[in-house]
Amino acid sequence: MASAVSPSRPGVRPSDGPSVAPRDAGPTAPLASRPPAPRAVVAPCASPSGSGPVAPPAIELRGVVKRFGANTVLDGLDFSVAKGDRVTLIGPSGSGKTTILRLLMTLEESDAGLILVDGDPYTHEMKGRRRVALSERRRSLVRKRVGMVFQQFNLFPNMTVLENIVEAPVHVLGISKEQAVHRAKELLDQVGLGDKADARCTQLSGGQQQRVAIARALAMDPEILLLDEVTSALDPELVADVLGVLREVAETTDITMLIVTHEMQFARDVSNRVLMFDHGRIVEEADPETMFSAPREERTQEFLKAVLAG
Ligand SMILES: Nc1ncnc2c1ncn2[C@@H]1O[C@H](COP(=O)(O)OP(=O)(O)OP(=O)(O)O)[C@@H](O)[C@H]1O
Repeated sequence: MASAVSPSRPGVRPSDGPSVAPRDAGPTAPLASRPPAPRAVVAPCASPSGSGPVAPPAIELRGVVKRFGANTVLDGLDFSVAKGDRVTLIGPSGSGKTTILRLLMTLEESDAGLILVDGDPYTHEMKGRRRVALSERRRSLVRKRVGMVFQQFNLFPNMTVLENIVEAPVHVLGISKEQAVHRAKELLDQVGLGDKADARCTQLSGGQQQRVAIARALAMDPEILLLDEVTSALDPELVADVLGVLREVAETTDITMLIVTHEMQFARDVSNRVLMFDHGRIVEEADPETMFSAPREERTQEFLKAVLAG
């Protein structure tokens, strides 16, 4: 499996064998040690002969700068996520994790640097030494490859569950209504809501609404799925169902996932890489076993201790 991060930031590779109980329980002892999440894909690397072109990462940030007024949140951030990888961003509040997802959702615009998806420019490209914004048409073509699930579901309250799911495939991807409905019903079964197709979203619990939002994102057949604190708005008893659905998606598809979560057990179960952020910088990166059982950096140790104590 290729590293989730650029070659200039080599990290510890995930263990392929069964996970073992950590010798040093460290700050993360409450997290159960489970085998690494099964991987459905072969990392795209060099051709079998070793001489062919190397496939580009699913996501690449090159020197990305993001400021809010005088507050520079990201100051030349570089990292990449290989195809099929599941990468979780952890770190204290305000460290810039959501800003990264919002840039990838095109809800925010970077001030400098480039974002590439599958090697293609995402919002800007370089023309000589000038950074030029892509046309709306070119943006929307690349943008379709990226799906997202938000903390606040963002469903259309006046539509039924089924209508919420088929809307974008029909109007954005242009697939037939019949096909979209068929796929939506499959996805509703998958997220355990096969009997809710005709319900209004407002009649559902928060956990059910979030599962509809997951089905809606999957209906767009994304190559990349961004998950932004998807359980933060849920009552504790509803969290497990939503995480269970996402675990299944991780186990049964090869979708690249970039996850921001405060659910450390979920991060441990689903990710194959974890990046610890502080002040918009990656302070540590590792496979989940290492990150949660034996983090190297003092900043990570402090953060995990505080999170797990809370
Ligand atoms: N729209 C905005 N306007 C002004 N400042 C913003 C805006 N969005 C984010 N920020 C600032 O950017 C910084 C990073 O915020 P961000 O939400 O990315 O952090 P985070 O690591 O995701 O935090 P949390 O875990 O609390 O969600 C913070 O200082 C925040 O106040």
